[in-house]
Formats: sequence, structure tokens, C-alpha cells
Amino acid sequence: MIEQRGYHMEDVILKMEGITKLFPGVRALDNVQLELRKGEVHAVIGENGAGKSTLMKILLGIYIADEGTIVYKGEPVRYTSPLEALSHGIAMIHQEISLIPTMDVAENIWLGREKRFLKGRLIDRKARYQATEELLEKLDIHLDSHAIVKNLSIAQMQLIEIARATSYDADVIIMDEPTSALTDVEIQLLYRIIRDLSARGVSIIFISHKIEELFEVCNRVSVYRDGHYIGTHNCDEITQPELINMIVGREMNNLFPKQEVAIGDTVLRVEHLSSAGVFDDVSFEVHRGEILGFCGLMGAGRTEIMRSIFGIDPHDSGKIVMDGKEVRIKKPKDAVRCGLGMVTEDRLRMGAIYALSVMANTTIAHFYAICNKLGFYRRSNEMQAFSSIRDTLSVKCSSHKQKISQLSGGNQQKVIIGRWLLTNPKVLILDEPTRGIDVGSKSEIHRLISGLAAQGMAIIMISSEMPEIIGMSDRILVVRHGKIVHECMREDATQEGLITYAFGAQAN
Ligand SMILES: Nc1ncnc2c1ncn2[C@@H]1O[C@H](COP(=O)(O)OP(=O)(O)OP(=O)(O)O)[C@@H](O)[C@H]1O
Repeated sequence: MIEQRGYHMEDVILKMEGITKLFPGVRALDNVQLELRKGEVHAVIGENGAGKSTLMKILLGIYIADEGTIVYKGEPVRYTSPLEALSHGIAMIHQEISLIPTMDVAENIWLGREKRFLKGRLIDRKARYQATEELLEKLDIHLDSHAIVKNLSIAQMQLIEIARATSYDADVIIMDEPTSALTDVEIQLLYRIIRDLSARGVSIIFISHKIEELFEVCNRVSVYRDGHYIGTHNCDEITQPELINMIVGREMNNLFPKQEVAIGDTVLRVEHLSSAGVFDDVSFEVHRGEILGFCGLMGAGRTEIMRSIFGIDPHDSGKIVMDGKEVRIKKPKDAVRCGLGMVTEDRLRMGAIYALSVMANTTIAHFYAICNKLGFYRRSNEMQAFSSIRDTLSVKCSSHKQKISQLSGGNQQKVIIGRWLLTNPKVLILDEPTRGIDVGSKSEIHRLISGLAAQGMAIIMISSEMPEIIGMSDRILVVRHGKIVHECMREDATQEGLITYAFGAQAN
């Protein structure tokens, strides 16, 4: 828990009250409130579509509330743009990286506000790099201020975003799922930065779906559900199950509903697969009905191995064998023909077609199956396929015609996952299937994955969440620096053991 010092923790810096926001056909927020105190880390939590982003967008002036008031530092305010909010000390760090890839770290941080001389005609480059180094040092971020952003990892980019927000001397920083692309070590660094900012009196709004992390880093938590405010608690006065109850509005006693399934024959065998500098001599097999978990640190090569098996990226050597026969997969189309399906990690960028409806986005990879025997499109088949996914994954949308772009981030993800679930492959590869997805829907997706395995599908699941890997997999492989370094059965897996192998230390 963070200690507050040097100011009164009771000082309220921001109060949003009675906030209501209507979109055509949706009451996104209904009489909602949020109270932020000086120097606190305040978690904002709720299911996908609960209204968290809409509330933040109202604070930043991206949307105008239909009703309600915002009082900031004792004054009623109504900003008209994020830039205006920023100039008053409210900064937001988005999940999507908003840096310019071809510029370096320092240029990105000070873009548009560099120190100038010669009547503003020349930028003071020396001052820019000096200020960057001081800023990075203060935050203990080890990055070269001259490094070009496109050569950095997503995690490093996120750290630059954080550095940029702090460089504005913001009083309030909103962090939208800040740890979703970070490794365990970077998460610890981020927590330290947050504690440090908080100790200096900066208030942080922390949006996250990872319940455990709230207890590690937040002082209070406000819960929202279906556009309603449910309540606010001190994190040390509420238990994890109580919080989950508030979020989902019902008892959740089985977070990992894994069914015991008899494991069948080998479906997919990968032999000595290598790609120079990316992964090396990877061999494994997966059986019918089995859930094979792939864990490891971010950047360990798990995604790259799967992308190569699925034909998105090439490999240099090795064999892929499906049902006993060697197959050549050069592009994803070949993989689909062999009976593979893959839900990629960056499914929103790779998968969502924003101009199309929720229904079209769900059924697009399933098109032939929704036609009748003569090959004519059947709307009723499409409706049925869509409804089954909408209901199983609780996709929140106002109608099947709604544009996917209007759905909350988590609901968009559910649609893309649902799309692949409909194609009924022999082997389904899921890369971080529940990242960004709320706790209730997570458990629905787990139930669905487990149900698919029970029907004989082989599942390969990459996840960075250890409880998810251990809770769902029959067998677990640990990848480190592009190699499989450990294999264990579910009953022998412990979080500490897996993490030890992932970090490369010797486990006992
Ligand atoms: N521009 C829009 N047009 C129509 N409906 C919208 C728009 N933006 C949001 N909504 C709706 O408002 C509701 C709240 O969405 P919001 O994005 O605030 O949820 P969220 O809590 O941030 O969810 P997530 O965790 O999935 O990001 C959803 O039902 C969403 O479909």
C-alpha cells in the first residue's frame, strides 16, 4: 500500500458527479460519479462496456456529458479537448501507443514544446537531450534518449509515454491498462514509478482488468457496471471475491472452469522448427482434447513461433506435421486449409474491420458455413451463428447492425475471438485470449475454450497470466529466448516454478 505524505490525503482534487451520457440506442453512463483525492492511486474497474473509457473521455473533453458536473481543484470545469485538459494538468496514457515511430525518444517527449533560441527559429537540441536524460533518470527508466522509437519494444514505448506524461508536471495521470504489454520486471518498474508519483502528490486513475494488481498498487477502487456507479472502497478494506462480486453483479466461484477431458491422439507435431535469431529448434506436439499452455516473458518468442506455424512469418528449417502427414504452410490460408485457426495477440489491429457491423465481423471467416447447400447466403444462418457468439461471450452491442468501431475495446476483442471460434478448426492457437477482457467474460471465454477441448479440439494457448496458464492448461511449456526450456503437467505446475524457468534461473 502506498504511503501518503506531505499533504492531506482527504484533499479532493477531482469530483465528477451525476454524469450521464447517451449514445444512439445506448445509455453509456447513467448518473455516475468519481472522486479522486490528491496523491492517491484510484482504480477504475468494471466489465467491458461498463463505461470506464466514456467517463475518461468526458473528463478529457472528447465527449460532452448530457448531464453532470466536473469539479477540478475546486472549480467547475468543462474541457473541450485533451490538449486543454493537459494544459490544466490532466494527462492520459492510452493503451494504443501514440508516439511517432521515426523520431527518437527525446523528440517524442518534447514534440511541439522544445526550448528554442534565435527568436524561436532554432530548436535547442542540447537542452532537449539534457532534459530527457534528467527526466528518464528521475524515473529510473534506462533508455537512450537518441534511440529511434520504431526500434524499441512496446513496453519501452509505454515507458516513454509515461515519461512524457510526467514531463507535463501533470497533477492527474490517467493510465489505461498500463501493464498489458509489459513484462514482469517492467511491471515492477511501473509500480515503482506510480508509487513515486503518488508520493509526490500526483493522483493516478488506474484502469485495469487485472484484479490482483489493484491490490498491489491502488489505494481505492471505484466499480462501474452497465453504465452505473456501483461503489468505492479502500483497497485494504475489500477482499478480491467481494470486488469481483461488485464487478460482475453475481457470485463467481469458479474463475477457471476447466473440464477434465480424456486426451486423444496427436493432431499437430512440430519438429525442430528454427528461424535464425528468433527461435531455435522448437519441437512439441499437441493432442486432441488437450489445452497446451505456452508461457514465458514478453519477447521470449512464443508469438513468433505460433506466427510461423500459422504461416504469417517464414521459418528456416523444421517440419510441421498434421495428423501424421507433413504439411507445407507458407501463408495463413494454407494453415486454415490444414485445420489450424489462430487468434492473434494484436487482434484489434489485425482483425477488426471497422467499417463493418458487429455481425459481419463475427461471421466473416465462417462465410461458407452460413450458406445453404446450394451455396446461397442464408441470413437466418448468419443471425444464428452471430447470436450464439453474442450470447456465449456476452458481447454488449445495441444491435447486430452496430458498427464494431462503436463497441468498447473488450467487446471488440470478444467479437474477433468469436469469429475464430466459429470456424471450428482442429487446432486453435490463442495468443493472449483474455488480455483486456473483464473478469466475468474471461471466465466465459475459459468455459468456451474448455468446451472446445472437450469436443476434441486441440488448443494452444499463449498467456502471460500465470493463474490463467495454470488454471486452464493440461500441459505447460515455458519458452525463453526462443527455446522451449521446460515442460510440465498441470498438476506439477507452480507459479514460482514457471516464473523461475521463464527468467532463466535454475529451479529446484
Ligand atoms: N461512439 C460511440 N457510439 C455508440 N456507442 C458507444 C460509443 N462509445 C461507447 N459506446 C458504448 O458505450 C458503452 C460503454 O463503453 P466504454 O467504451 O466506455 O466501456 P469500457 O468500460 O471502457 O469497456 P472496455 O473495458 O471494454 O474498454 C458501451 O456499450 C459502448 O458500446
